[in-house]
This record gives sequence, structure tokens and C-alpha cells, in this order.
Amino acid sequence: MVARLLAFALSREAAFSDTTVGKRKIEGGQIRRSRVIRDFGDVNAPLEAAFRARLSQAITALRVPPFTLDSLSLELAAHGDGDFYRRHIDTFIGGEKTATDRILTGVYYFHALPRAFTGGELRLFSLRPIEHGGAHLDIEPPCDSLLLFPAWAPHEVLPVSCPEGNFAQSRFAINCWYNGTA
Ligand SMILES: O=C(O)CCC(=O)C(=O)O
Ligand SMILES: [Fe+2]
Repeated sequence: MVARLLAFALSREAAFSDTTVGKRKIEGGQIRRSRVIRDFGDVNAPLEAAFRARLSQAITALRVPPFTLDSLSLELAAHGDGDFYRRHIDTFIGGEKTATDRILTGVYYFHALPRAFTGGELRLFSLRPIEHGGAHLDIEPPCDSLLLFPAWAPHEVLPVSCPEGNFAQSRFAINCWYNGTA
């Protein structure tokens, strides 16, 4: 799967666009810097099937209440030198609220080997604020791994460093949001 996805990402390099934050396409600016595509062409069906196949296991392991899955939303993000995504949650907030919401976030990681970048860890925060004893966990997901967490959990992508790197050496990640009605 990794070779296929790398080839796919490289073939679509020109179609990647700068990321924005929120449905209203507010300029990401200081919150997020990366490039994404949402059209997966031929790889869409096998990817959706793979993400769907992990859902029941994720619900059990994460101890989230079962929910009705309405749809999946997939996005392929490339983080290159200096890219990041500051602390945020993936559920919709404020005026963006709709009947169906993101319940779980899945992130599948892949990149060229040997890995050319450093940084880019996923930082998961506890709900307790840092000043009140809260903590965080930095996860460095290996190539070809899937990480799942509740979409409401605060998280961050630490800055990626890859000064000599080109697009092919990016930190690639496929975000899969499990949209549902609780
Ligand atoms: O790439 C990651 O590790 C997470 C990305 C993320 O948090 C997002 O796109 O909402
Ligand atoms: Fe996120």
C-alpha cells in the first residue's frame, strides 16, 4: 500500500493546494501550514474499505459510545519543511455545527524511506489544562501505521524539518474522519 500511495501522491503533486482552517476557508496562517488533496481517484475505494474495517475495533479500544456512521471524509496532507498544525480539535464548532459531526479521527502515515524529515510528531493533549497538571503525549508514528483518536481530543502536528527535502520526501498522512450521529 505504501508504494502505491507514494506513487499516487507524486502523480498528483500539482493538484495539492495550501491548507485552510474551517469550512469557511479562512486562511490557515499561523494555525496550519501544509498542502492537501481530497480526490483519491482509484485508491479511494480500497482506502475507505480499510478505514471502515478498523471502526469497530477503534470504538472498543477507545471506549467511545457506539454511533451511526454517516460517511467518511478523506484528505491526504503533505507536511514539508517548516509545516505544522497547531493545537486544535477536529469536531466542528460554532456556526459550522451540523447534525452529523466528526466522531473519530484516523490518521494513516506513510513516507519515503529512509525518512528524510525530522519532527512532525503528533502531540495529543490531556483535557486538563497544562497549568493545572495537564500533560501531553508525543507520538512519532512509523511509516505504514494508523493512529485513531476521538475527534474532540486536542492535538497538534509539531513542526516538520526537512531542509534538503523535496515533495517526495514529505510527511504524508491520510486523515479519515468518521462522521456520525451520536
Ligand atoms: O497529520 C497528523 O498527524 C494530524 C493531522 C490533523 O490533525 C488534521 O489534519 O486535523
Ligand atoms: Fe486534527
